[in-house]
Amino acid sequence: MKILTAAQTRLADAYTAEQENITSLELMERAVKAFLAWFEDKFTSKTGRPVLIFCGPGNNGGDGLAIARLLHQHNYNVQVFILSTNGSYAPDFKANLNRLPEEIVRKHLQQASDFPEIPANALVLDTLFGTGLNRPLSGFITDLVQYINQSLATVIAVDMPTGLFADAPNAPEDIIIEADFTLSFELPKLAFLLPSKALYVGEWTVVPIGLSVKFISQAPSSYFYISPDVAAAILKPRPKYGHKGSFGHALLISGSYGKMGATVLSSRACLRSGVGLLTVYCPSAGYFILQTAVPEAMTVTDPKEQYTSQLPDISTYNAIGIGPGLGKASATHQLVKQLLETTKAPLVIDADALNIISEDENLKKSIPPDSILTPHPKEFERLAGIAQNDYHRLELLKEFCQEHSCYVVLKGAHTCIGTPVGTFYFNSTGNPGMATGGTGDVLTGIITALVAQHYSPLESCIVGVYLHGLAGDLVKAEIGEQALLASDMVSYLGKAFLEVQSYDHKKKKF
Ligand SMILES: NC(=O)C1=CN([C@@H]2O[C@H](COP(=O)(O)OP(=O)(O)OC[C@H]3O[C@@H](n4cnc5c(N)ncnc54)[C@H](O)[C@@H]3O)[C@@H](O)[C@H]2O)[C@@H](O)CC1
Ligand SMILES: [K+]
Repeated sequence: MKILTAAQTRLADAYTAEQENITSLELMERAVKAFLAWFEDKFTSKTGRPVLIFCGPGNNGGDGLAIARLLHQHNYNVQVFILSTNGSYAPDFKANLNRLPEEIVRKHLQQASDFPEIPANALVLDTLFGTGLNRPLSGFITDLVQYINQSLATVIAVDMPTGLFADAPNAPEDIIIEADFTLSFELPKLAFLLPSKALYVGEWTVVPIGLSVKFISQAPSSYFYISPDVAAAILKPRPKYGHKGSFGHALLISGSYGKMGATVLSSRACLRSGVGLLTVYCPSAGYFILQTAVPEAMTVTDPKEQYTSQLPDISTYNAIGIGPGLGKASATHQLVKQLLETTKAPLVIDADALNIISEDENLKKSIPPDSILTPHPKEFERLAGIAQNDYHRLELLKEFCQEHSCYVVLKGAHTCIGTPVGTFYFNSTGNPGMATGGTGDVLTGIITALVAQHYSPLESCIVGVYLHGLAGDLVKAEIGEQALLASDMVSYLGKAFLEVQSYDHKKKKF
């Protein structure tokens, strides 16, 4: 799924209306009906909760007025509050104000003393500003936004939380609606996918409103959201006459004393992701652990007991994963250096292997092209520098991937894949239960297995992060977030594969 800018979204709206020969007011009605279906599903009118709708002067406010009319028809107790501004009101705002049934209580807000009492059980709809925001909020509007934020009510932002830019940085001091839910139209906005914006966006959902598929497919964008169809289209069936040689031989260089668990998790995930053969290279202390815990893997040990010190023969592998639990012994540093300088097999580089590379500029320069790096934000900071904000982090990600011709899987709530051509892919699966030790090792195993099976680096990253998050979501559905373990995710990888493979492209659902 492509992510468009606010400006492109406006053009998509206009193009769609023109192509379908409908007015913008009719398109607004379509959007509002899509909102209503979501809203009624979540908050039935039977709860009797008052719905307070705060409307700005533009089309976002127009949405609010149309929503007020429809909710009133559906027996909700609706009150409308209209922002008084010096500027004019949008034509579709005026049209919807004219259509607002007389029985609906409405009030103009000019100053703080006009603000209504917001009951704790109220549902507040934020339709003050949407994608038309072109400067930070100021003056009286910030008082209103702070007043709403301080209330105990459930806040639902329509299209965008007011004050948040869809695709540009906000200043730290900007006042922004802190929504519990955001219901947005057609496509997610870039801001929804950035960690520091979660406070404002809350739980977000996108509903289709039938914007032109042609416009969206032709619109230039560097940002993509990994929807299920994308992962499903990449995953290939295993050919009937395939044998273990057809599915690649992976090498995993991993483990140090006290961290052999990382090797076990990574190896199991690799084997559960369809690799034909797996060899693990670990310190000699890991021999019995690996042979017992992962009998499907072949184990080759380093002469050193507690850490790896010598690069083994790497001539026969289709992919090499390195890093989980590796430690940073100076001999291991040499091993990493030798690997980077001599490998012909594609690399997946994680954890301490990344930390070792971060500490040596020459190593950074010798990252082979098309390698996949899987840092968490702190590891990425060590590699590429400190980001001033989420947008700056994306810039650093782009620069790093272009400079080193590599793919970086920046792990987080919406894991972001950076590519050598400057595109970004944000993951849609996963949950906070996965913020626990070992889940990164699982990801390294999955991606290494996919690369070994001859998926391209980008395909391996996209399907890898999607399956990883999906396995986490399947575990969450069984046992919740708190008890989720990385090893549970390995157990659910099979179901995650099945779910992706069962995607029905026609019906667009699993
Ligand atoms: N155009 C369409 O066909 C559709 C638009 N939709 C809605 O329309 C919204 C966009 O509407 P608009 O483009 O009218 O923009 P908004 O309603 O977001 O903002 C209205 C106007 O407020 C002014 N403004 C911007 N920042 C301000 C600030 N900080 N303080 C005070 N005034 C400010 C600008 O002049 C802006 O055009 C979307 O977010 C969505 O909710 C939906 O109804 C779907 C269809
Ligand atoms: K809004």
